[in-house]
Amino acid sequence: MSVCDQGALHSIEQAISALKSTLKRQTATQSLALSAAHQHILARSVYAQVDVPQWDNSAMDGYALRANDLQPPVNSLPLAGRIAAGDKPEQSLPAGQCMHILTGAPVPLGADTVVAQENCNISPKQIQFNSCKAGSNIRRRGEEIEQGQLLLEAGTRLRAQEIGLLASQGFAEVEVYTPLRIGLISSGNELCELGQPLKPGQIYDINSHSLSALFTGLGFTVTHYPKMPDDLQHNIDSLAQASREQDVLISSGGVSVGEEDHLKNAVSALGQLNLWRVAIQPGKPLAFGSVSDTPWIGLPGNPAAALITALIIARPALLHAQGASNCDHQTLHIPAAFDWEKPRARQQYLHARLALQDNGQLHVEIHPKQSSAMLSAASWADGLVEIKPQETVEKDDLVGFVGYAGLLG
Ligand SMILES: Nc1nc2c(c(=O)[nH]1)N[C@H]1C(S)=C(S)[C@@H](COP(=O)(O)OP(=O)(O)OC[C@H]3O[C@@H](n4cnc5c(N)ncnc54)[C@H](O)[C@@H]3O)O[C@H]1N2
Ligand code: MOO
Repeated sequence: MSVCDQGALHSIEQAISALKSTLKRQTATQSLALSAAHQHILARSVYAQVDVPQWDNSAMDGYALRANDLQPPVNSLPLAGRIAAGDKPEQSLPAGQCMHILTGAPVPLGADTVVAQENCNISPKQIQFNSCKAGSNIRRRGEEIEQGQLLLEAGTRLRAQEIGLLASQGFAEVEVYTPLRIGLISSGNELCELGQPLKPGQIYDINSHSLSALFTGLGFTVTHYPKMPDDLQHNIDSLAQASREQDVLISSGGVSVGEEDHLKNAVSALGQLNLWRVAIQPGKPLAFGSVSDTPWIGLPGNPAAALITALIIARPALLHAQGASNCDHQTLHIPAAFDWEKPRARQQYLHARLALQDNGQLHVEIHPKQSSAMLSAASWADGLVEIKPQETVEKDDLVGFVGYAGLLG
């Protein structure tokens, strides 16, 4: 039986793995200003240029001293001066004295302790210490990062924290993989562009916009193509043109079994269909293959099915093709606030939300409307509950929960 026969439903894992093989890994790289590199994937590992911190410095506003100088009954020291952040790290602490020091300022040579000013009685020339813990409140040179160490590995996605880490090393530019160009095409005679009045029988095109937001947010370069009417030749012409201009084509709609679902035939005419129909609900009719040499992913038309298959199946494969080393979503195991009594043949993805129980523990609720045609439940949700094929759930059982924050970020 061929992979595209009606009978075969592929597992989600098979679909992701086959889609990874269909998508070519990006090899092109570019040097980007750090300010433009958010969500890009590092093309080369980056090593630390400098120690962080570069010198011992104070973690508190307070007074630097030698702990040994405070031997009972001595509990105060004369004040020798003041050091602020930005001062040169070359001052020395005179014997038997203390210096006022501000957070981030270099610890003067000889000092081994900083006492926070809240623990001091302060007068202009003499500081009395109410407590002192030897060695405290000093951030040591290189304690976070040592020059030469691996800072970030090739394949890392640059989130806000990685951008900050690169900034801590003074990198103004980074080498990243050039974002894959994704061409988005919606299919269906019924679709109407936003801003136009709806004619009888028309609905607004949702998927172009939800998918564009999703893939742009993941760092890809997205281009919208005009909608494809339900006509084989039109589908062939649109796909052929888009395939010459993009690295990956993603369509929505037209992949089911209806006589107006022409996309699979159009793809077969131009290239090949690699896989059709996955054991996922919503989203069973998902298909992919290639148009000439350009990979094509055919998401189902129902808006929640398009979004969920894009997140669960297309996302990991596309991030892998983009060069990312960590592409899998994280599944948490949280007690269910619901029963799922009827086992299903397909793996379920249910719009879900975390909530606090009366005992203060988290549990996960599902929305009462899970239709693949409805997006409001996805907007209500902060993630998806994952239920394996043939599984049932009783209230308080642990169920898989995949947060939108991890999927979209
Ligand atoms: N006889 C069968 N019929 C259907 C099956 C099946 O197995 N046998 N599968 C159903 C499932 S499951 C899904 S999901 C849908 C997917 O069908 P298509 O991918 O062919 O999508 P369309 O038929 O073109 O559209 C489905 C639905 O979604 C609306 N739509 C499409 N594109 C958009 C868009 N860009 N924005 C907003 N809404 C869109 C469209 O109007 C339809 O209502 O097939 C089932 N049928
Ligand atoms: O896959 Mo469909 O999304 O179940 O309606």
